[in-house]
Amino acid sequence: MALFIVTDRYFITGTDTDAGKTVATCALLQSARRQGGMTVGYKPVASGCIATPQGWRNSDALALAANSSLTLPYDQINPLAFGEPTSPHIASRDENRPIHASMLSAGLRRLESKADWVFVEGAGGWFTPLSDSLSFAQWVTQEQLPVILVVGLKLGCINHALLTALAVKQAGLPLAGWIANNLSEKVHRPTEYLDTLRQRLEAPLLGVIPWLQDPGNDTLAEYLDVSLLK
Ligand SMILES: Nc1ncnc2c1ncn2[C@@H]1O[C@H](COP(=O)(O)OP(=O)(O)OP(=O)(O)O)[C@@H](O)[C@H]1O
Ligand SMILES: C[C@H](N)[C@H](N)CCCCCC(=O)O
Ligand SMILES: [Mg+2]
Repeated sequence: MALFIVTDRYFITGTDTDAGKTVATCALLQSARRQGGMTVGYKPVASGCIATPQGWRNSDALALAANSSLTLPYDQINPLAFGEPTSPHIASRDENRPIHASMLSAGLRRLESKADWVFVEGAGGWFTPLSDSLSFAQWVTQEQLPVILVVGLKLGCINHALLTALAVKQAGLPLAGWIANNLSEKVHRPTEYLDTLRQRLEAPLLGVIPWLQDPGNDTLAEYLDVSLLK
C-alpha cells in the first residue's frame, strides 16, 4: 500500500508591505512546531538584502530560518535574493536576474520533501509583481496554496483586507485564516476594527498579535493557534 506524506503548505500574504507577515509567519512556525512535525519557512523572493561574503542575505529569510525546526542552507529558504528594497520585478530587472515561476516552485518542492509544514511568505501584498508577466498571486494560484492573510491593524486596513480576500476568492483559492497584527501600541479603534474584520472576512481568525517590544522573540506561538487551520 502506498503511503502518502502530505505536507501542510500555506502562503502568507498581507494587507501591505510592513503589515507584519514576517512576525506572523514566525508565530505560525512556532505554533506549528508545538503540534509536532518538521517546520520550515520559505521566502522565495526577497528584495531588500545586505551583501555578505556568502551572498545576499535578507532579514525576513533569516527570521524564518531561525524559527524553523529544519536547519537548511540559506538559499533553500530564500533562493531569489535582491539588494534593493523595492518591488521584486524592479530589483530583478536592475540586477538582470529574471524571476520565473519554476524557480519558486522548485524551491517549494524541495522543502515539501523535507517538512510537514511549509509557511511561504510573500513580498509586499497580494499582487506584487515578480516580472512583467508574473505576479506573486499568479504563482500562488498555480501552486494552489491556501492563503493566510495578515491584517496590519491601522486606519485603512479594512479596505485592504477586503480587497485582498476578494482577490484570493476570485483566484479560486481558500482563505484558510487571517491574523490581526497590532502595528502600533495604540491602533485605530481596535475593538470596532476587529469586530468589522471578523464579520466580513470569511475565514477563521487564527489570532491577534499585540504590539510587542521585541517582535523577534520566541514566545509568539501564544498569540495564535495553527490547529484552527484544520
Ligand atoms: N506586533 C508587532 N509589534 C511590534 N512590532 C511589529 C509588530 N508587527 C510588526 N512589527 C514591526 O513592523 C515592521 C514590519 O513588520 P514585518 O517585517 O513583519 O512586515 P512584513 O509584512 O513582513 O513586510 P515585508 O513586505 O517587507 O515582508 C518590522 O520592523 C516589525 O518588527
Ligand atoms: C521592500 C519591501 N520590504 C518588500 N520586500 C517588497 C515590497 C513590494 C511592494 C510592491 C508594491 O509596491 O506593491
Ligand atoms: Mg516580511
